[in-house]
Amino acid sequence: MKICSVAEIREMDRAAIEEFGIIEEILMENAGQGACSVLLEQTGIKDKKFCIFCGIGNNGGDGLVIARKLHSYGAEVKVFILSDPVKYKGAAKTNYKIVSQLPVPVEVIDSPDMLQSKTGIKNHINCCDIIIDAVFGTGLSRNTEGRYKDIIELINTSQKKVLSIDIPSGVNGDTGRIMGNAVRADFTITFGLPKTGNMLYPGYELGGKLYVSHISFPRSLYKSETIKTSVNTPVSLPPRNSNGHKGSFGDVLFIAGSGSYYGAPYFSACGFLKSGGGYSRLASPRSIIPFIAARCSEIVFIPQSETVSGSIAYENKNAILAQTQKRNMVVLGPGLSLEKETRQLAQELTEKIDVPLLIDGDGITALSSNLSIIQKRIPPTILTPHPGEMSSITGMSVKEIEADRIKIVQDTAEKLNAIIVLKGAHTLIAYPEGRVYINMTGNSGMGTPGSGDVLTGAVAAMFGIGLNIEDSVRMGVFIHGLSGDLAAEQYGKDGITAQDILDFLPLAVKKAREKGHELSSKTIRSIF
Ligand SMILES: NC(=O)C1=CN([C@@H]2O[C@H](COP(=O)(O)OP(=O)(O)OC[C@H]3O[C@@H](n4cnc5c(N)ncnc54)[C@H](O)[C@@H]3O)[C@@H](O)[C@H]2O)[C@H](O)CC1
Ligand SMILES: [K+]
Repeated sequence: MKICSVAEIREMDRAAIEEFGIIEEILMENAGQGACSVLLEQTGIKDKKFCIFCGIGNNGGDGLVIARKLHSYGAEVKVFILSDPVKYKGAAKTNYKIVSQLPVPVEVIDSPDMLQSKTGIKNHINCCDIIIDAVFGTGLSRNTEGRYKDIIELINTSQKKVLSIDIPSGVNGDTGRIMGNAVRADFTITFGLPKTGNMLYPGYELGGKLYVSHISFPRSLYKSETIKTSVNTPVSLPPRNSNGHKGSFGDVLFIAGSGSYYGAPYFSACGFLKSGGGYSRLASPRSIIPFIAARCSEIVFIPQSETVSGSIAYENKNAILAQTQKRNMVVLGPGLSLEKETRQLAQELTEKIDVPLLIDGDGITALSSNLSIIQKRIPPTILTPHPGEMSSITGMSVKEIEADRIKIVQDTAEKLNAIIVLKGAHTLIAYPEGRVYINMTGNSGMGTPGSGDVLTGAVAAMFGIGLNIEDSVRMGVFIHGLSGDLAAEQYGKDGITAQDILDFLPLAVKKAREKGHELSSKTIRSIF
């Protein structure tokens, strides 16, 4: 499913109204209808008591439609409007007029300081079964303050079931960040398409279970090619060649490891084998190889001479390059160390390697000081930074990156002409031509040493078993997250190690083959 920005939903709205004549009242009616369908399914409506908090924009207008429909169905409804209703415009104004004529109590809270009415509101909240949060939607333009902040606080401390309309109030529709404070909902129904703010943390978590209603937008609008962001749904894997041998499932060279990092090369090269890859070759410092071999002797080892600190020496360059020419793909960087000589080697190898190249970890740090090497590469390049490494690539702080992940990863992929995997909760995969996928598999237990190294192997394996390079990257990210989810299902999220992620990879690939479609529809429920 596509995911849109606030600007994109506004454009869809405009097109629906102006080009198809689906007037604002119809869209708002459909939005209210969708919300009531969720309530019917999740909480029941008849004889239930609802408190509906409405802002002064169209999100509040949706709340007023819901008030009318719930009343009609037999619920007891109390509406709070958080500003002077004369400010309502268009369809929201129409719906305010209708609700004013119904036997539905409406209370206006328009003094900047709502302390006087706090007890009254609290009483209503205490007596209700369900709260509808229709305070702010995509029009949130500044931090919540005063009575808005107080109401959100009251909602969050109510211990009642909460349905947020479009997005939890206080969450930025583009970034998912909290502006001031934000509602924590049990369910959210979003309209047209999910917004990026519904899908990125913390907005995703605050929204609870996510429903989407296309509110009768024509398919051409919500499937438009101009919308570049999507959920990372699994692509189907090519059937495994039953007549195949190890060379049929990819032949990949990993250039990884140093005197301080024995795990990274192991998790990368072994992650490739456990995700279905064929030939895993590992160029590592000579002295650490016996230790890696003790954990995974299925890898083919290519021992390298070492620097004094135990990293791969520069003098290996030509021999490594000769190796890369015979491989389908190269992974460079896991645990390479930041030794100057090895960094120089990483830069010069990146210039010369003429097969698809995935650069991770210390490889990224080495290249960050000379990004033009990446820009000039002709064969595909994939970078898999965590936010700290993304900071080295972009020169921006981690805080700045976290505040606008989609835009920054999109711009960086375009600028570097590389596929970028920005790791984190809901990893992003961005392509040079502007597409971005939001990955929904994975969990907090996966923030553990070696997890990212396993990911490099999973991506390489997807390429090895026959996906094209673009699909390999997003499928590798999907499988890696799924494997972590399977590990969490078995052991809980606390204490998952990279070894656990590695161990569940074969099962993750099996599930993706057998149940790919089912897995992809898990995160967002479509509703009328
Ligand atoms: N296609 C659709 O998705 C449809 C969406 N609908 C709903 O409309 C809202 C967006 O409506 P909009 O009027 O643009 O914005 P809001 O209702 O979110 O609020 C704007 C309102 O609030 C003021 N404001 C903004 N920030 C603050 C703040 N921190 N404190 C106080 N006041 C603030 C701002 O000045 C405006 O007055 C969308 O989310 C959907 O729910 C349609 O109903 C159907 C089509
Ligand atoms: K809302």
